[in-house]
Amino acid sequence: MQSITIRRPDDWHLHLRDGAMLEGVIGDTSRNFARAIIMPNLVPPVVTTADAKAYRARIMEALPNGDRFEPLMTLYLTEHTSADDIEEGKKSGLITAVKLYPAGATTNSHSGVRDMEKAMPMLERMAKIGLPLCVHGEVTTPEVDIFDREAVFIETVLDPLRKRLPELKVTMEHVTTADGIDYIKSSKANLAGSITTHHLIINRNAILVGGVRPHYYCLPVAKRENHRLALRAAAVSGDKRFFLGTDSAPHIDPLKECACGCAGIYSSINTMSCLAHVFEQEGALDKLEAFVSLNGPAWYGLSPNEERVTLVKREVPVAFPTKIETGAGTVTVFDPMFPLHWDVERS
Ligand SMILES: NC(=O)N[C@@H](CC(=O)O)C(=O)O
Ligand SMILES: [Zn+2]
Ligand SMILES: [Zn+2]
Repeated sequence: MQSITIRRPDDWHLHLRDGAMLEGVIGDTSRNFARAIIMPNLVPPVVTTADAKAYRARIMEALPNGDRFEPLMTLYLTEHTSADDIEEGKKSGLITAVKLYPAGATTNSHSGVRDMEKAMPMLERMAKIGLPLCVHGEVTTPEVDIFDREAVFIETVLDPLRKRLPELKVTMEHVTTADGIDYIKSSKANLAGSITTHHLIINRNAILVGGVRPHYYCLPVAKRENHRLALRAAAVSGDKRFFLGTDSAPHIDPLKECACGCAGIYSSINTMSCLAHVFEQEGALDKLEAFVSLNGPAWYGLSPNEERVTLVKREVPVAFPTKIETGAGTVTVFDPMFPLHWDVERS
């Protein structure tokens, strides 16, 4: 039987939500990952260090008994965020990164930044104290086509920002285009990118061919096949600037299956099986550990996990549920559209 043992992975971009949803999904992450960067786009968002502290406590409370998991907290950047509070958060060890949502770009982003100029004092402080900025890299300009919003963001927002503040460490989250990959590769320092599991597997056909499939809709939206191939090449390359951020983003089915469905794909439960499949397809199983367990901690200045996990390839496909039941409602699980033979061995 084929198997591979790697350091325990981390997830560098995760939505856990709150309350009953948090309780319903956290076990899928804590079973598979040692740490995760927790997105702050709650309603209301996690804006202050005090908010993050309270949210962290709720996460720890919801953790299944016996699971060891470390939530790495982020702050949601607003135009009114206090630079002193950001610095306090970093000094206390609570805050791992600050998250920039251009206002209106994605789920719960209306309190985000409209005018980058207003965020400059906070960004300057972050550059000074070495705190990374995580970005949802899409413009929200109505004239810009949704498939071009990442490329236009790089050109009109990210590159000017990095030229103005080269010392700021920036994580381009959920990169979905060849443009994003090329931009990261062209940088000499202080830029890295996370890639989701689903963007390595689907292109935009999954959403639109043969009928609208809301469970493949997320933001940034999946692009053309050439972009998916560029993401795959980057993920399996071993290049230290690329690492996993699942962007697992649960929404209950009624909020996905309706006239104006929410963006987000839930993949925490089967991500590792999907990724082993992708890396095997690419003949790069030996690079899986770099992508899921080494490059992320190196970028965030943390040690890789000491614990190991073994993935085994089973004869019979592993049965994952198509939906999970949470106290908040039913959530559909990401369907990679191929059988999953790789399984995480449970000790
Ligand atoms: N990725 C998504 O499609 N949705 C995320 C927000 C985000 O990461 O942009 C969510 O919070 O639901
Ligand atoms: Zn996002
Ligand atoms: Zn996200």
